[in-house]
Amino acid sequence: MSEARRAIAEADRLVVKVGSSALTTAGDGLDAARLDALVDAIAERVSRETQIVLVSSGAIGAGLAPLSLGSRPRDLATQQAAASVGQLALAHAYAESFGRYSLTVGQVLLTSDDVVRRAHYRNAERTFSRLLALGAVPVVNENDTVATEEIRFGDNDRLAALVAHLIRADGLVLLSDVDGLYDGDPRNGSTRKIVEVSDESDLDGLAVGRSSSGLGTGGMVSKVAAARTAAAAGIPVLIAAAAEAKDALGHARGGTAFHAAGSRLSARRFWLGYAAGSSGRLHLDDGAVAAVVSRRRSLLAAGITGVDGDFQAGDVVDLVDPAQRVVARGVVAFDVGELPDLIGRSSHELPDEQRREVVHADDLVPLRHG
Ligand SMILES: Nc1ncnc2c1ncn2[C@@H]1O[C@H](COP(=O)(O)OP(=O)(O)O)[C@@H](O)[C@H]1O
Ligand SMILES: N[C@@H](CCC(=O)OP(=O)(O)O)C(=O)O
Repeated sequence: MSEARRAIAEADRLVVKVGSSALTTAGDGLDAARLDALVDAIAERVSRETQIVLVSSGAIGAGLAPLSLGSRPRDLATQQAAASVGQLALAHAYAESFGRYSLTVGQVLLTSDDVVRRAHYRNAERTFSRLLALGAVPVVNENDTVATEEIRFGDNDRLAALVAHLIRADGLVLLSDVDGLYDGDPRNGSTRKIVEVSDESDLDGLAVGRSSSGLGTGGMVSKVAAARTAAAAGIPVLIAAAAEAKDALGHARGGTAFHAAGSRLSARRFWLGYAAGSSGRLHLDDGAVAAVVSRRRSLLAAGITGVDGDFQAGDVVDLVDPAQRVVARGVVAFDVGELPDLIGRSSHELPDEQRREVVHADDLVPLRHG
């Protein structure tokens, strides 16, 4: 058994995410039997003293049938109406189902602001800790009814990865209608399942696509992105079929395991690299990329070739290489309006008051390419 699987099998704290396609069908809405089977697997794990936070999609899917909507609506207002009806059904179904085991659920509906803004992030962390300490199972979803297009997470895979770090989980399990990551979309004939992803090179050349059910949002693309985020932050991930939740949660069997890369990032560095919204971009030359990414140095004005966005000193910005890839993120020390006069110039050419790093090494998180 790989180290990642062992960590998940023995975890004290897990985030389990289940997708719409595993819980709902377009015609009939919520599938109570499948929800019960998932809860059975979670309850079994809780009985082994594992604390579990469940991130559940399915509000929109569960709201379709009661509103006589045939398929997943495309416009945001109807999606929100469906989510409003469906979330209630979903929460009720979980309360009933966990009630069979005398387990209490608590509903946590998050907007992106709750994790993107650092003060809110800490607040959410306190809520989860208290719920878990009281023995409840937090059931999380995006607060779809109030989220607008601009501020939506859009997919719960990313939300689950952020929550996993937020609560300092030992592992993340993403349950879907497919039993893992394949080297191509399994709908397109012969494809091979990837059993272990121990580093980024295991993902080279894979064709990862969108949802097949018409109910899911991000498809395998968002699951792989979320798995990479969690793994980069030191959290192992298992992508598996909801139908095999018992094996996945009980023994970390089946599916695709993503190994944790390195040690766990601090809350601040994780927030900076993966959770915070970006207010702009700094374009770096090759020398600056090497200094910042490989040598972990501060970013100086001399290595910046261009700037875009609308940011102020203290905001988070993306650092971009000449091929337009985001190679790092960091807190910028100047307002956007100050930078055009400084960039490309070395420190000794600058007036004293501007002779400081544009992004200090302590405020900078290098990212892996993908
Ligand atoms: N390389 C791949 N490996 C596995 N599944 C893939 C791949 N590419 C696309 N998919 C599709 O992604 C779907 C899962 O995504 P989605 O429907 O969004 O699930 P969920 O609702 O659980 O989030 C699968 O049903 C599958 O058809
Ligand atoms: N918040 C939405 C789910 C969004 C989402 O990510 O869906 P999925 O791809 O099925 O995990 C809902 O509850 O319908």
